Amino acid sequence: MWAPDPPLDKRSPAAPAPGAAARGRPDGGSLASVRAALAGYAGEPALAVLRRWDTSPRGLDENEAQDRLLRFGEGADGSARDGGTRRPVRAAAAPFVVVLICLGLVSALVGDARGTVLICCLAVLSGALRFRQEARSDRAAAALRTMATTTATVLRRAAPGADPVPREVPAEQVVPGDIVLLGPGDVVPADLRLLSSSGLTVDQSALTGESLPAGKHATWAEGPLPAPPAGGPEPDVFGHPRLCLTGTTVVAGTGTAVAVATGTATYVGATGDLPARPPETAFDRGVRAVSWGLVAAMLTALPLVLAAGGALRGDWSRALPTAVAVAVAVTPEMLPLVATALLVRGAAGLSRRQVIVKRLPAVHNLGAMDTLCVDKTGTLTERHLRPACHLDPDGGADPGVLRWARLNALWSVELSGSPDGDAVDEALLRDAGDLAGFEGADVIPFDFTRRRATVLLRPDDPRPRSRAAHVLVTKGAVEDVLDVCVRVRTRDGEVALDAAERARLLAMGDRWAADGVRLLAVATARRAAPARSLSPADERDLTLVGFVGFRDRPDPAAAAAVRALARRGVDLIMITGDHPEVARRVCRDAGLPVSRVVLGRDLAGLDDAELARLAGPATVFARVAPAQKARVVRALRRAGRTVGYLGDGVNDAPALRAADVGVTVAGAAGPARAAADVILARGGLGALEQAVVAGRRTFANTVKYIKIALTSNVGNVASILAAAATLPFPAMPPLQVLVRNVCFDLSQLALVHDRVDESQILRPRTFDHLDLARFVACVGPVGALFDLAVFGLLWRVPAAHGPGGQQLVHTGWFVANLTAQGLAMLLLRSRGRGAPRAAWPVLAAAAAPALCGLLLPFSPLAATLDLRPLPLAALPPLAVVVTGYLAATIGVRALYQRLFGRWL
Ligand SMILES: Nc1ncnc2c1ncn2[C@@H]1O[C@H](COP(=O)(O)OP(=O)(O)OP(=O)(O)O)[C@@H](O)[C@H]1O
Ligand SMILES: [Mg+2]
Repeated sequence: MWAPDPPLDKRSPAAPAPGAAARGRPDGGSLASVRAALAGYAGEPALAVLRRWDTSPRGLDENEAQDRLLRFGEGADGSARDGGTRRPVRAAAAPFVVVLICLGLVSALVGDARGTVLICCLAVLSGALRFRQEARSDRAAAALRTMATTTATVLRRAAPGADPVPREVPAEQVVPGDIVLLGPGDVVPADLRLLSSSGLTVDQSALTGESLPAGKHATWAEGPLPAPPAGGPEPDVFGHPRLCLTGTTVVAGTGTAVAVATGTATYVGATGDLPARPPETAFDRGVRAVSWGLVAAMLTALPLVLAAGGALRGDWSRALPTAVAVAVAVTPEMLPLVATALLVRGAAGLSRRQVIVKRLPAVHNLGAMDTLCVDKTGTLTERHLRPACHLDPDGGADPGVLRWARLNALWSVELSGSPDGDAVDEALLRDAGDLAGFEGADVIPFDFTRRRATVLLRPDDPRPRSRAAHVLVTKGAVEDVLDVCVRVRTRDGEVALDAAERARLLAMGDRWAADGVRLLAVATARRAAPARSLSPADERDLTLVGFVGFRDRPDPAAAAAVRALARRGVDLIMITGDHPEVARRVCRDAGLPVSRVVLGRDLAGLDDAELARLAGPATVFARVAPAQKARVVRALRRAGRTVGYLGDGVNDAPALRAADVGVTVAGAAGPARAAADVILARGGLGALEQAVVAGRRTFANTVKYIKIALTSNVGNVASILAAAATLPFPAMPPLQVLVRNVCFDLSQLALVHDRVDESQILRPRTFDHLDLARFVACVGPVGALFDLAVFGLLWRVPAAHGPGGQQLVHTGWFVANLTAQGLAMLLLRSRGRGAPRAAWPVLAAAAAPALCGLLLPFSPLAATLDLRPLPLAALPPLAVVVTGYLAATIGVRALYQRLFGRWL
């Protein structure tokens, strides 16, 4: 329906030239200009906006849309909460780049041109590698995301003269001038100016933090206005009823709107919040702490090396390359790359099991999660409500009540579009039969804060419409409907709803709830034909006519999944908007212990610390509003827990966003899908347990890699320092150290295929710095001692071989070090007896560094790397030393486990 526009409203701010910020500025405008432009669009008559964008209510034709896509660029998928794939890379990369830059400066200052060039090459090389990996992982993440992509419905015409047809397009392909059709669950794909609407309610919490959905109206006359848009320099674009902004989601109702800005030209684009950055994960923090720890170690070692070599011996030409070699040795250049590869592999494995990961770091968070908050319907129950009873206020069966409830459901759905198939309304309308006699005139859609849905019905009456009395019908949670009632229709006639009557009715609701029946109250009132749209203020002076009750069977798989998660160390906490007794009953059926039930209204008096203390594993939160669900999650996170949230409703979206990892199911409401990090395409809690295991496996392999890489690097630093102190010529050239690191770390990529010990995935784990430091401190020196043994062996070579002897010593170290550490990986990767055997890619990867070491001196790169083929006679003694090193590693591993009771 096309609503003619009223004249320009006096309250709206004077329209600046709206196109200035949004049009022709695909690179985004300043926030103030975007805001002003939006306010301008909102204030202008619809026809003027359409003309400005050279479009009409019939939409764009396909060619024009393509042209505009090229001109303005792709918009943004409002559901993407990404930025995550690059973060693990950045977290680790930044400190190392800083170090390389510092080293380059030092080299330049002391006039070492070769060193400066070399370091610049290292920086460029590591940058290029990182760039490549970022691009790859972003592509992988995007491919995973397409499985959960959001779409938008636009009116398009095949040719300029053709009729418009609604077409579903990927959200990012909406262009300025497109006519967008909005319905419940849709994620708003662009900044839109409404043209017409019916009962449209939009959840803006993702952007404003405001938990209450906002009503949106195309025309000023429609419905009561929320606060008028503030004039002056900062118009309130979110509060404006005619504007729907990118990234918000439609909770209820329908609308038609014209897109006025897309992509970076949108409001969120201009704030730089697109996509919104999720909170940093514990793992990111861990990797960054390790990285800076290494930097600190390096910065301590560097002056010492320079002081020792340069100041004491006065030999700066040797001290500087040694210092650079130390810096290179300690830097795990490939850490960002391997860590991301592990995440990509974990996410890909999950997608084969129908678990879609929208944000890569969520894989680790799944594994680290120690507390899982769940809603009730569709998580612990089947989400298939069955009518259980229909009662008058005295408790007797009354089909009349059922009919009112059904009329309410029918017209709620018809007029507002039920939020993603509301389970209550679905249940009421199943086998509803003939509901003739009334026609819906208006609706106040259900929301989770009022917990009521109201419709205004007009009788199908031959009398002139204006005179026929209308009926207001409200259904909802018992206490919330009683709040707006003044009378009760009993068998003996209508009585006033006093305190005693209220207590009696609430007790009735409690009794049914204890039996697992969710009771909804139904109330009606006669009203004159309305002169204006309904508002929540009209929900008053009603008469309670009875109750309808529903049962939802417990999900048969839930109890087993609850037990499995408990075995894996995940505490479950139910947070529901439903009745406390229904919640208690469902918990009992699912085998969840309940020691206390906390009500939403009691949360206001608690601070976060008290709330977190209350939220133990046997606590149930009932009658909580959407914002309160999120508050419980945040309080738990602040108390140091890693919190997951599993829910499927519009009302779960704020909590899904607040959690470390938000999980939803395929059939969930649009806003829930948009807010979640992980979507379970099949199965509920059971599938989540599988995902938790997969997350822990990825985490375990990542920690394994970090331990192995650091152990090897720290060992190498020690040996380079020892070599510098003892050898009569320069220790290893920095370039060789770099190539060694790259060869070794690339082989470690095979760890993505490694099997994991059950003991490592039994409990949730987070990054443990102390454990890492202890491991590196105990195992690293073994490598250093081995290197010293190699130097001991090669001690006399330079004298025997003249000037080429130095190269032989370096090559000997290069080959032996790569061989030994490659093979040692097989020992370090497991705790030994009883642990799962290495998969074949891991076995191959263990041999790969040795092969590199042996072959590189024969390759064309040998000259650049300063490597020389080793004489055959050198190999047996080196093999003996390598064997000795492996034996020592086995010994240290056994001792370490005896001392500390664990290995990885
Ligand atoms: N369509 C509806 N019309 C009227 N009232 C409703 C409707 N849907 C739900 N309610 C009321 O609102 C209350 C809260 O809704 P609901 O139980 O779905 O919340 P929730 O937090 O999503 O719960 P769950 O944990 O079961 O998913 C319900 O107990 C019911 O009383
Ligand atoms: Mg729900």
